[in-house]
Amino acid sequence: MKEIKHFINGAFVDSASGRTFEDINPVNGQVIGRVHEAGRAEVDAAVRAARAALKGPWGKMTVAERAEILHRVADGVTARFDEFLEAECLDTGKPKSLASHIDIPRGAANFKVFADLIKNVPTEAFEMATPDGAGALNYGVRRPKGVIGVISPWNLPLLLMTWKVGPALACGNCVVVKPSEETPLTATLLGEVMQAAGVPAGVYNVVHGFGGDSAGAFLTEHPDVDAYTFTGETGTGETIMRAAAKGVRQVSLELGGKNAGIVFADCDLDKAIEGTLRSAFANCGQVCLGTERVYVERPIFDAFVARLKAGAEALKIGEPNDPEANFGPLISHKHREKVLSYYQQAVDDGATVVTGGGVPEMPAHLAGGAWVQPTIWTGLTDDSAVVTEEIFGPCCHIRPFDTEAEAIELANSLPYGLASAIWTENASRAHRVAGQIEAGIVWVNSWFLRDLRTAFGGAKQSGIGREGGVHSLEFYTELKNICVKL
Ligand SMILES: NC(=O)c1ccc[n+]([C@@H]2O[C@H](COP(=O)([O-])OP(=O)(O)OC[C@H]3O[C@@H](n4cnc5c(N)ncnc54)[C@H](O)[C@@H]3O)[C@@H](O)[C@H]2O)c1
Ligand SMILES: O=C/C=C/C=C(\O)C(=O)O
Repeated sequence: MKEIKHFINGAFVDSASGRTFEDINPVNGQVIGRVHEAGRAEVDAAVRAARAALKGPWGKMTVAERAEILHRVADGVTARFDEFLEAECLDTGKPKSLASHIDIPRGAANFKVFADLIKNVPTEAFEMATPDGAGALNYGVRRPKGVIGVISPWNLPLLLMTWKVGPALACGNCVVVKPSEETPLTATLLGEVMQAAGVPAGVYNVVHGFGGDSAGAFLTEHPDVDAYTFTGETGTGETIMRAAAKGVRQVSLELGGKNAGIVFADCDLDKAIEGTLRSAFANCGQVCLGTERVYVERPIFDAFVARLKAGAEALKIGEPNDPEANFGPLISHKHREKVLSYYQQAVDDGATVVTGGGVPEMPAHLAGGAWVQPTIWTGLTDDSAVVTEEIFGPCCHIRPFDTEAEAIELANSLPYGLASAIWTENASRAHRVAGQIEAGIVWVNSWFLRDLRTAFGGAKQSGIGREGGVHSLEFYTELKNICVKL
């Protein structure tokens, strides 16, 4: 049985309390390992180690030296690709075919992209006139923000954690990471890679545990953390923001969504079906950017529903090692209860269940897993909780629309504003509609197509701030203006 420890000040350590919790494999419900649960003592040790590393070797390194080390971290992830893949799939149950294309390569890319970026950012300068005619010169310098608390979710564990740790370290900060209690493995493995790459002790720390009244809360309440970057549910974001208010600490929040897909009759239907299938069902629907509301222009509504149904029914449910499988389990039985409660709610609200709606029959060795069927509904009213609340499962509701204005209004009707996907071959319409969608990210004729230099984040209740490219620098550095009177 694996024992999963904290990584503090360059060493793997137990919890002083001896408290542990189980890491469960969602494929079969079996225990993968025992995870040490951090108390305030371990969180405090991690924060102190981070502060010391900031004042010590990491803070004194040149940008070029830091960037070189981060490249070695990326290479270290790639060199141990199979171990990261195994660990990520054990924790999440997701198909290896998916994690080997998305999670693990992005885990490496998140270090490379920001290591390169940091070497190439210009600083701003303003010359100004002064009454004595001599003038003055203003210029900006960026300094690390300090010790960053990183709190990450379970759906894309390595990808989402490194998406924050990569730029934070590139900018010269030190981090204390609190990965999701559901997925402790890859953050821990990354500690070994950091060490081998020459990242000084204390720069990257990992504390394990839960959210409220556990490692998550202890980290957000710790007075010596300078800023928090969080990805997770909107409600948790509110709690973290409240904790960060004490001491006026900055937050970057990437939160939930209830994303709309808008499919116009002039779309390329093959592409729209393929993209909507991915956006609704990839990672068993557990992607913050996923589409749970699909609005389809009436002339193609029936054809679209029939083809999406066929696509959903052709998904191959299976365990990570099954090379044919492209659909895994949900993260846990607890999450399955939540998803199934919405499946029941849909029926209670009078939905037509186009496909799915329950739990699939699985072979005996997988019967203990958190499996659920990909599900499509039609016929719900716009105020059904199934249509307004984030389910975070493999499901979507499809509703017809008649005009462009109606589609935009429907897409914008909720308090969330993370992402949207528009399907049309009419270029003017694509730009016109995309410009009016209230979301941080709009894809046209694609979904989850990511250029890491672009701004990433949510509008409305889907988040605060943007990360990605130079936008990450805004959060992970303090911009100081120096004014020199000539
Ligand atoms: N916008 C984005 O980029 C993005 C990306 C991925 C996931 N998400 C969202 O994440 C959610 C799914 O992830 P989840 O269920 O792990 O989210 P969650 O909010 O339950 O947990 C996320 C992390 O926060 C910690 N946490 C929980 N309560 C806490 C507290 N009181 N104080 C400090 N930390 C606390 C958890 O332990 C975990 O590490 C969905 O809502 C999804 O939309 C958003
Ligand atoms: O589940 C949410 C996916 C988020 C993706 C990213 O943060 C990214 O691609 O950088």
